[in-house]
Amino acid sequence: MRAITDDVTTDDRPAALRGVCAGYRRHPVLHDVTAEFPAGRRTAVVGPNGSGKSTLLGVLAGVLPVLSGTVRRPGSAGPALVAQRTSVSDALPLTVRAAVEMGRWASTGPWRRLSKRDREVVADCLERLGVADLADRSLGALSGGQRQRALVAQGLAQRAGLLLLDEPAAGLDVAAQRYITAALDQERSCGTTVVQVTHDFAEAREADHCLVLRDGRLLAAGPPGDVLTRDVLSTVWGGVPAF
Ligand SMILES: Nc1ncnc2c1ncn2[C@@H]1O[C@H](COP(=O)(O)OP(=O)(O)OP(=O)(O)O)[C@@H](O)[C@H]1O
Repeated sequence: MRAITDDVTTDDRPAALRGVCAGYRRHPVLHDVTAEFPAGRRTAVVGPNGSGKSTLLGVLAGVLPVLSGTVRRPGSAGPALVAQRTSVSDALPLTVRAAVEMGRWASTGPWRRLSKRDREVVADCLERLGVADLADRSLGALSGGQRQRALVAQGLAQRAGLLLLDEPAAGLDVAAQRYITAALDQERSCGTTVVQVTHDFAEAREADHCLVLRDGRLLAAGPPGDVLTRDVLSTVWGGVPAF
């Protein structure tokens, strides 16, 4: 897949999509999506399976080209994208430390020798996600939850102004979820714009801003308390139990 260059603007305004249509070969997924991602805040993207959440994240990350519309990203550095752990092969011959060090490539360039500062950033990210003691283990040999924490550590190591995460806490135990929530809160308090896809309404309610997707269209956007109403939940998910 090619990175988008021609239809992207980067400046200091919040990340945004304007009239974006995007998808895969002969399979349009996002239809005329216009949305903003408030700077220095956490945005939750929710919606049923197949509604286009990961596609939206891919467009924002620049790994998926738009068919029409524009993407605006803040700053000149690229965003950090933390994919779902299932998208990483078990056979990848990488230690946890090497995987997190790759996060520094965004600023050093690939295969460059890491500076002392880079190594400090890597050590800090391993520590914050509670995977420092796993640093010399192979990424493919970790449990799903351990691997997910390592991938989030890799995302943090990029020190990007825009951090995108696809279901970072899905299927994790409470301790692993807390590591991730604490790390994301810390990022937000440092001014990072965080965008996370989630199926967890409680997690979405903790965000500052929420987007609801249905069938590739933006159905609602705003503060989670205003957006995740009973009406929206029953329209989108066909009536979910009270929570
Ligand atoms: N690589 C791909 N090639 C072709 N179609 C794809 C590809 N990835 C996703 N799709 C299709 O795009 C649509 C939206 O998928 P997407 O993964 O964005 O949804 P999602 O909301 O993230 O779903 P989920 O909650 O199940 O993760 C689906 O119909 C899916 O089958």
